[in-house]
Amino acid sequence: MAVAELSTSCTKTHSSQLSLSSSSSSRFSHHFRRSFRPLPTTRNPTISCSVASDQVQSPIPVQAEDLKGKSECYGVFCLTYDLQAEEETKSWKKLINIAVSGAAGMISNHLLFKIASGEVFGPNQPVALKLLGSERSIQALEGVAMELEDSLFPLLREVSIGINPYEVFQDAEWALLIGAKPRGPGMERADLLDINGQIFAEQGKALNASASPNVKVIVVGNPCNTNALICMKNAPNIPAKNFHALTRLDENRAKCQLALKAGVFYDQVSNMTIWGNHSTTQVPDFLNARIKGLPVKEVIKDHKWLEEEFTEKVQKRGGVLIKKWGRSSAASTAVSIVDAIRSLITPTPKGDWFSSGVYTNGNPYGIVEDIIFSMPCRSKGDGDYELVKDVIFDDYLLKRIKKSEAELLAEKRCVAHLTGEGIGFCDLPEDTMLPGEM
Ligand SMILES: NC(=O)C1=CN([C@@H]2O[C@H](COP(=O)(O)OP(=O)(O)OC[C@H]3O[C@@H](n4cnc5c(N)ncnc54)[C@H](OP(=O)(O)O)[C@@H]3O)[C@@H](O)[C@H]2O)C=CC1
Ligand SMILES: O=C([O-])CC(=O)C(=O)O
Repeated sequence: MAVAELSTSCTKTHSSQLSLSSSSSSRFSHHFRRSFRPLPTTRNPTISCSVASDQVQSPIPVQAEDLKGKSECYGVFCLTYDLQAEEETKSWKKLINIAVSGAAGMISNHLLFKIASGEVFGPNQPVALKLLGSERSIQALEGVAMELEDSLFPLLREVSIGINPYEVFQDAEWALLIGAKPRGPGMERADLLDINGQIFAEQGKALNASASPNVKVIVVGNPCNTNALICMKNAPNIPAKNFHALTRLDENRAKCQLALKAGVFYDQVSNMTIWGNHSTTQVPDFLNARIKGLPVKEVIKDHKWLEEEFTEKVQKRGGVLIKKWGRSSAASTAVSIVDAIRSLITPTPKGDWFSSGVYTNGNPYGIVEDIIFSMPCRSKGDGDYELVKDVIFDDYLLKRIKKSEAELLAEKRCVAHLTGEGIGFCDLPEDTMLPGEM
């Protein structure tokens, strides 16, 4: 394969400056376009750069004003190899922009390489990765970008890094919001909601101002349902339907446990809904789920196990894993983000559905409006989804759903100051926990 050999390094000189040096040599004939483009660190940064190359002189100071709002490659940062198109590239679709926050974190470290490889959006879909970090993580983010370069993914056309969401989210068609502060020892959940809520309020505003108007947003950073609500409320120009909170990992965990109990491979489990919050009140729905096309309750006769052990196992799986690993699920979370995206861009298999935390307005289940609640969805593969109508409820399921609903309403009251709905007041139920907390 023909490649562009490129090495780049940035050093932050002070909080609002970034100095970049790159070396580039083209030993091979290049046939794809590749750029590594650091984004400004503030709204008005100054960037000085030097590029060691036969063609480009250094250093070249670049004024931030010149960079503002530009989405194309800029000057030496582009390091663009505009080469003869291969036959293969003729069948490629238009480049899509994918923004990822918390891009130097553990989940992203798995996810980015899946996206860049073509596993997520397909083998004909070139991608531009726009990576959001912070002053804390900018060095690590450069490391991520370097590893992406060294992976020589043909479909990866651009990588840009930055700490300003208004810049990084420019023209994003997908925003995968992963970065969030983890809950530390002794930290109240209300504090976590406030700290992370502020991050997501800011990012909502930035998406509203900069992203593609039909951007699809998947919020992963916890508490993801309420973070997604905050983000959505701060982005009034983006359709509310486009905001998702990731509950696909919970769905996958539930499928695995049902398969294990039934003694079948997990691909035999379908129609798995997670209702509610990505927390320990989430409801893995064994009433509507199917194993080999049959209702779960017909296959697994131990209904006490379903109501008690199974449900709790799924709710607390994240916590058990943290105890084993010493950190939260990263690889399986990345896989579930891939699943969540693919479920939106490929038609849902006939009769099946998938779970996602989406806006409740207009839902057919009687769930209170104006929250982000995990529900069963189907997609035609166009990035959009419809809620599934043909589901049944019993008293057990309704009671559990109500509990998760009450929890999300309490979380919503807690962040009213971040959604533009008054003063935040926290009266969270005592047992409100993330899956990772036990
Ligand atoms: N919905 C789901 O199913 C799951 C959700 N999660 C959640 O995903 C999130 C990311 O997990 P993971 O990648 O493993 O975490 P990491 O700790 O590896 O990375 C998190 C990133 O969040 C960013 N961050 C933003 N604000 C802060 C802050 N105030 N303090 C510290 N870091 C901050 C950091 O990046 P930077 O400095 O660049 O901003 C950091 O790189 C967490 O909130 C986790 O709870 C995890 C598993 C499953
Ligand atoms: O609580 C966490 O950070 C981990 C988490 O969400 C999960 O494993 O489902």
